[in-house]
Amino acid sequence: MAGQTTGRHLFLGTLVHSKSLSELEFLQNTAVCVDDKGIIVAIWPNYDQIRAEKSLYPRLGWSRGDVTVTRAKEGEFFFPGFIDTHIHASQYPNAGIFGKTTLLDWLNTYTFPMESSLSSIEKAKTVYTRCIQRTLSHGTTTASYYATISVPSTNLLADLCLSFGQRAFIGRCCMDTLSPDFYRDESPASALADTRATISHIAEIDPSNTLVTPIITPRFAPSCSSELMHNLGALQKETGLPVQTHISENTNEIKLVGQLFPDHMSYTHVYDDHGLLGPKTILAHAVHLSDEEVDLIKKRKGKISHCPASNSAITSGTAKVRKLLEKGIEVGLGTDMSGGYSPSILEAIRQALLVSRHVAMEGGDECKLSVEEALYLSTRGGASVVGLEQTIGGFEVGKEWDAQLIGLNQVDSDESINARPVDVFGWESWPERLAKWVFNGDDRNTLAVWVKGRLVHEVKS
Ligand SMILES: Nc1nc2[nH]cnc2c(=O)[nH]1
Ligand SMILES: [Zn+2]
Repeated sequence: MAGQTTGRHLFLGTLVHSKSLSELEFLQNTAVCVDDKGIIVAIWPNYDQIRAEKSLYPRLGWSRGDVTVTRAKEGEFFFPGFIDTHIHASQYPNAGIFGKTTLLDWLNTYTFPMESSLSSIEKAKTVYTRCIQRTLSHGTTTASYYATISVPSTNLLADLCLSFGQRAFIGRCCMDTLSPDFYRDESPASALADTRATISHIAEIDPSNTLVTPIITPRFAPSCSSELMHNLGALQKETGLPVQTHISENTNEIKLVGQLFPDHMSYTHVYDDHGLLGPKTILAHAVHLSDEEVDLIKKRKGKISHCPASNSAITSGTAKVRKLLEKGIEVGLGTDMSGGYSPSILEAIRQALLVSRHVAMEGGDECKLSVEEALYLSTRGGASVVGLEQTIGGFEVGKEWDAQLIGLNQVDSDESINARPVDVFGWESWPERLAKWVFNGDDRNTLAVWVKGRLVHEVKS
């Protein structure tokens, strides 16, 4: 439950996190003290357990018996938890199922029927439980979720995130137009009332949003009437809550927006003109934005979720991430499962790296992202996108301990070859080990995961 005490922790060993967009920092033989609220209260390089117990515990008023000690073994390292800035929990059963579709037929063929079926609370419980367990096992400590239009099942997603301990933004999906009869909001007023119902539910279960926060979620402009978007814009102003939606993902979608909203200058202006574009807005995809739209997003301090696996899978296009970063727009990574086929942010990192190389084939070498940059996007970048840059994304005193313990396969160890991918021979530098993890690793390398100091996933050895 929210605010649940997690006990005091001492973490020992190597820590890796982003120092800047282009630079990783490697902190070796480091001691990290995390208090019972999950907050980092001390970080000391060159400390072993005995030294920590002798000199750190007295300063913190801790005694040995109260502290859980976790040690990263030789070659293992702690890394900040991944932040998935755009994921549809309600589409998890469809991960990998998309055939040759593109966005608009994909929605009708696979997505709306699946989401609609989660009005069954039993089915929603099965799907959401598995989605949370699966994403935690891949190191996702924070997720910005789309649920469905159903209030009870959206509220259940919030309950489950809280009980499994995943930090989450929970969006009841709003869609009152151009959607199938079996899956649409009855009216702009009912969509607003239902959104408020989820906001109230979350205020009851986690009043200070220690873990779970509501997020206003107009599905995308084509499935929202102008009245609904005005209502949601006003709701954002009233509550100060974040907003998430999709933008400029697919060329047919953009044409449709032009036909549906002829009085607005662009897709981005549609959201802006309805009060939905601001510093707390997460825009997923942003594949085909014009320069004017990029400028407007920058001016409004809007954030972008880059979803490379999805953009390739449902053939949407290649987002120009370097251009967004050069403009100074905050960018994070999203799986966009199940437009994206995988619940793993490590896979999103890989795909971001590969897609940037495709962009570079036309746009020049400067379009390529480095491993360091993609890792930044998955942690500190994501934290800025969800407005938690003071709380998560890296290891500093005052931040919360959202972390994963990563283990690679030391070839001279007794580990079975099947236990973990990524063979380390011992001569690799730390940056090389990180690159090997990024390109060849998976959830078998994610040995343990903590959110706010609470152990939320562990590989049993
Ligand atoms: N990728 C993706 N794009 C969308 N646009 C509107 N709805 C969706 C969705 O569920 N997934
Ligand atoms: Zn999406």
